[in-house]
Amino acid sequence: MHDRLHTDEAFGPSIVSTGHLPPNPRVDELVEEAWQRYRGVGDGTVADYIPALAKASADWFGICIAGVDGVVHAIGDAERAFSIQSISKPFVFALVCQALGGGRARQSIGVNATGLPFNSVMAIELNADRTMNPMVNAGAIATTSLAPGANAEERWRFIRDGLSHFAGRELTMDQEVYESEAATNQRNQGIARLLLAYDRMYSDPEEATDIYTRQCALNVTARDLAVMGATLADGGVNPVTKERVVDEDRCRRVLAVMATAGLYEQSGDWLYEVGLPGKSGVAGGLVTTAPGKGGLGVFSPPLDAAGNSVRGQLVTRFLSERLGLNLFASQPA
Ligand SMILES: NC(=O)CC[C@H](N)C(=O)O
Repeated sequence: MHDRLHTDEAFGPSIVSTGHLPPNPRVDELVEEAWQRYRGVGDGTVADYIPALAKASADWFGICIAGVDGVVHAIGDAERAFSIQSISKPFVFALVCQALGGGRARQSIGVNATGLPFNSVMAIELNADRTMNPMVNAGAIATTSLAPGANAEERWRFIRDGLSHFAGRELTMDQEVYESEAATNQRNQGIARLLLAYDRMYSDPEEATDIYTRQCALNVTARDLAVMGATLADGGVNPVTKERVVDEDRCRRVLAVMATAGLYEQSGDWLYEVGLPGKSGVAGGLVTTAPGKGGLGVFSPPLDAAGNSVRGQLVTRFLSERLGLNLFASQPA
């Protein structure tokens, strides 16, 4: 976790919101304040283990909040496309829970934290559940292997269409990012094979890894992430399109696993500072959900050592504080 998140910082009073997010002009002001406050932060490194991601500019920076009332507040590069990467994980888990039932999804994957990096092989070896959690690669590839469909094409369509419903628009894949990761993802292929050996892989491992790599290469914007996060906040109804994507009880399970492992081995620090379920991706996206209130999407490519966006974390902590969103704060009824 970025050092600055370990130090106390004065944010000013919070707008304690008990129902929906507070009136729009205040949220716009705070989004702008967050952007100004952190745009000069130069720490972190753009991911390059997937070669195509290294082309991103360290300066790209966008923030977007979507309320459960469907009102959207955005600033900076909020409409710039980037690959969703690991932020696909909670949404694919939601879709698989919806299709199979939360009980079966939990039994097949597990919901405990690994405390280890997202692509850890040790986590598989050390834990009897093997897959551990849908927020790390092992659990995510196993989740993808549970997607319904008669063949790979149908399973891929199930995932792409489902994620598109969360975003409220048709998402398309970044072919260059997909090919770049497909050529370099031997570690994920190894994880999938290892899970097969432990009976925790539910389709052909090569196929599951390929579909997982495709889902990670879907292009989104900070605005899409905010709407996707707001759909989880709104009990599964997309607040912009008004379409129900998944049932309410699936959302609360998804938010629980995000809280447990959404920022990998830094999830404890994150919950301590921000008090909300979040999920990061190596392209620099970060989604956060304030249940019953809304979703926040931040995009800024430089990452800390765990692979989480540095500015994304700083912005989210600031807005969680100022908007009074921390789930663990006692709020007036
Ligand atoms: N943390 C991430 O965003 C990782 C996603 C990436 N596609 C991988 O599997 O390595």
